[in-house]
Amino acid sequence: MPATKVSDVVRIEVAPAGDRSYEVVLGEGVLGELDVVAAGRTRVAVIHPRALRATAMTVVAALRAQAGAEAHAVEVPDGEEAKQLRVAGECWDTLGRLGFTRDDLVVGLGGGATTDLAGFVAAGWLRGVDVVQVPTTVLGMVDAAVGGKTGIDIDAGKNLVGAFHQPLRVLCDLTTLTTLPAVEVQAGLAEVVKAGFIADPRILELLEADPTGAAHLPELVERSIRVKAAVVSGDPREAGGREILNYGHTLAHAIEKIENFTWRHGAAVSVGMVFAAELSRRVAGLDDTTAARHRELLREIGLPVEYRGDRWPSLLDAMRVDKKARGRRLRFVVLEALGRARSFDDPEPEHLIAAYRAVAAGGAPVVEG
Ligand SMILES: NC(=O)c1ccc[n+]([C@@H]2O[C@H](COP(=O)([O-])OP(=O)(O)OC[C@H]3O[C@@H](n4cnc5c(N)ncnc54)[C@H](O)[C@@H]3O)[C@@H](O)[C@H]2O)c1
Ligand SMILES: O=C(O)C(=O)C[C@@H](O)[C@H](O)[C@H](O)COP(=O)(O)O
Ligand SMILES: [Zn+2]
Repeated sequence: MPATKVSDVVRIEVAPAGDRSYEVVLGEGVLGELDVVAAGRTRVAVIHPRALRATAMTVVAALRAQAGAEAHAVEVPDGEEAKQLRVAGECWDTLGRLGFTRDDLVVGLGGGATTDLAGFVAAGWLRGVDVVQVPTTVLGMVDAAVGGKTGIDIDAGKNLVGAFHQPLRVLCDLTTLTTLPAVEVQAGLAEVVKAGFIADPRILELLEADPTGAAHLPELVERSIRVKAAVVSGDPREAGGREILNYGHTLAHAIEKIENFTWRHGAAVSVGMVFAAELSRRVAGLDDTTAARHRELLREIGLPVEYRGDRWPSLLDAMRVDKKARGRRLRFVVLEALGRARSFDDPEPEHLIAAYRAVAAGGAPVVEG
């Protein structure tokens, strides 16, 4: 990982094998580039959450004035509420009313939930129209908006319906983060920590020096994007290597499902990584110090590192519909060492239970059967 410091604007190339490459642009004010990307489009739909209504209005006005497009704001619910089939359906109805054609453009302006939804809407409309992602949360910038995974939640589980649909460009404007509540910054830092453990340990040092992330935010965001860009370039459709980005996510998605998607994704990933680290210690030879470093750092950041002990049986059920599972086999991402992640199939039940004990609040996990 290069020791570059973010100067003004950083451009990171994502080159997915078998697909066109695109840039992730990071810096202050880069949202202005949207007018250039949208030039020549007849219609642009800016999908945004309520919280970003004012920003969306400004963006739409600029697209009309600078890009000469028929631009429209399409408001969706805040956060995870937007990742529903009903909301996607409403967006498609809107595109229908606007007469959206194959060379029109969707823009996803918001956090990861919005960019996941907007990407899915773009992937489905006329079997695929262009999408530009404009993430406005730390999590969206470092992870969700990059790499073309799009989707929605259903009752059966998190992100179970979706498509791979790479964006045309990703514009990460750091000035949009000024309105982001601290708790959302913390949630985003969970994915930053993930990038640190799986690929770039310098990230961990920067966060240990300042667990708020504030002192090094541009560098943390840049480093995390570089990790994601490298991984998805090598394996855009998760045929293998991309699975490492799911570190901590098998348990995290199960928690999110059980909590009816009311937990922040980053908070669930935090618990999931403490669990995955303990599993890694038991089945993949991860050293004790690196395993313990997960809990210490995540706690310092202010993220949760525990979940209900009595929920183990339902968590286990939920993990069986994880996308990495094959047949009756569960699959987890584990660390062999700092910066060395891989998949691991079918851990012995006693290892899973022991790993869950590391995060189970209120004592030992309840085990059925
Ligand atoms: N596709 C992927 O590769 C990928 C990767 C990681 C996470 N995700 C998904 O991302 C989602 C989580 O994203 P998130 O953490 O960004 O949360 P989010 O999208 O739910 O946003 C959190 C809250 O902040 C608000 N918000 C967004 N930007 C704001 C701003 N600048 N100022 C004030 N409020 C703002 C939102 O409206 C929402 O209420 C989850 O659904 C997760 O599954 C996807
Ligand atoms: O991009 C990926 O690949 C990831 O796994 C990134 C994760 O942080 C993200 O939460 C993703 O949406 C999870 O994907 P899923 O396929 O497990 O739903
Ligand atoms: Zn995630």
